[in-house]
Amino acid sequence: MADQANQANTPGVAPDSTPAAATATETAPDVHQDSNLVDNEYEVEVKLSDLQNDQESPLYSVSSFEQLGLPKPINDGLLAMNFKKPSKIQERALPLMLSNPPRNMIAQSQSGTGKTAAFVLTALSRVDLSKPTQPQALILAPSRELARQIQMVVQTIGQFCENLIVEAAIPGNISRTAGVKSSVVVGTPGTVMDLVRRRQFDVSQLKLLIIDEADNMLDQQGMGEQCVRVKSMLPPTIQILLFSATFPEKVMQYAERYAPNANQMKLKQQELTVKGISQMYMDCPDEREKYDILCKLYGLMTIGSSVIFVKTRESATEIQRRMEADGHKVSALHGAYEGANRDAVLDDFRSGRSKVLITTNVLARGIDVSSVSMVINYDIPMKGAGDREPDAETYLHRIGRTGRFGRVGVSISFVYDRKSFESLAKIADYYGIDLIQLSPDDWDATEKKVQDVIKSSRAKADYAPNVTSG
Ligand SMILES: Nc1ncnc2c1ncn2[C@@H]1O[C@H](COP(=O)(O)OP(=O)(O)OP(=O)(O)O)[C@@H](O)[C@H]1O
Repeated sequence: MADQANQANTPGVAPDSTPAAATATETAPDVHQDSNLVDNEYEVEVKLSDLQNDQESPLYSVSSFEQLGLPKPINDGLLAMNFKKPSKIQERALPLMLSNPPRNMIAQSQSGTGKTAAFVLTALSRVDLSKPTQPQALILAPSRELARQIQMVVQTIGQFCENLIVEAAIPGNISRTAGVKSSVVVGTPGTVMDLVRRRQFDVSQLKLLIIDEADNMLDQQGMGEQCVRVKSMLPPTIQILLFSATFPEKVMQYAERYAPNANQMKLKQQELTVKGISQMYMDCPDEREKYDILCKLYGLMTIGSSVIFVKTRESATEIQRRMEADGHKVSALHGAYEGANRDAVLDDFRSGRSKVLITTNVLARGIDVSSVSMVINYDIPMKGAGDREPDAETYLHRIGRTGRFGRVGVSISFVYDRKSFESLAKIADYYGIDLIQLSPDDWDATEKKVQDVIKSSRAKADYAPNVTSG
């Protein structure tokens, strides 16, 4: 029902508009690239400093990392990563998180704006490395991939912190006979709970509990119960830090009880979208044609790295099979794969050995691969029984896999019937964004719209008329 998408005046849819020595198999995330100059496929170089001087940008700050008074080895780690200036969340949240007596924190900041470094710097500042094998900071994340990625960030920023040991408490990583012997532990809640119950993980000296993607983690429909149980096993005085790009009101109330008396940094609904991401939608005639349109898109353009989000594991596998049969080189990752396999697929994608990743919501949050210039919502994210309502949070996290730390990127959401179209329109309305329409009947125009963004510099990052943050 392409016509529906063409009807004018629909709100939001404008007609055109392991221990510290990382194991050898682990690939470092994209954290230590030259952060000041960004290369994309077309070698357009743009200075990050322009954005960091723009008060409207979430990357804006008035101070330097030195002014934040971090210990020298940590500052040396930041220098090695070429982090020149803190982003807004880093500059504002760090002094609050590091002050004494320690206070809880609930912190919200747009995708790709450096929340990980903000909480990692806090963890590194608080651990006492004269007791390197005594767990002192616990970081929880919703997926093994995100836990591994955070582990690598701790190791990279902490590379000059003598004796630092960082372990990942994820399925299959810590044997039943070994204990957790590290200063910082990064894990998924189920595995952490098992390790504590089996007395492999001594939590008695933990000073800090950090929950990344906290709205998702505390959601009672998801891992909420596990997170409550983990907290009940920890010292009652522990400092709790909750981070996410999204905190829907319902979960926020819950978060405030989980982390009592917390300092808070919140964003308004219309500040949540990242300006550098041009949000588009593809008006498909019917569901069957979505696949051909996807292949056409890939056949036409050189895109760099991209992620295709689908609803089910089965459709991820099926699209992978068909795209491969049609001569495209793609990878797929979802929860049905066993751990080591998942690690290898993501490592290949990070290193650029594979350029197209088909996945489910398992990778919607947190994954940081700076070369991703396009995200496809092959299926619009939905939630609730019978997929009755659009999932605006997941939409935001999915598209946030591109446009990281001031880079530009494109998201294309596929719609094909009234339900998918109205769901996308509701999401656009919720965030106050105008989506740019793409048509499968005019591939020249489609190609131009996408390429104009991917090739554009940061200066043109407001190609999509997104609402700016205040
Ligand atoms: N101060 C800085 N200067 C330069 N680059 C930075 C800085 N802080 C973070 N980065 C880089 O920005 C990228 C995005 O950071 P990060 O993954 O922490 O985002 P995030 O806010 O956690 O996003 P998400 O909500 O998607 O999880 C990373 O590649 C990180 O290395």
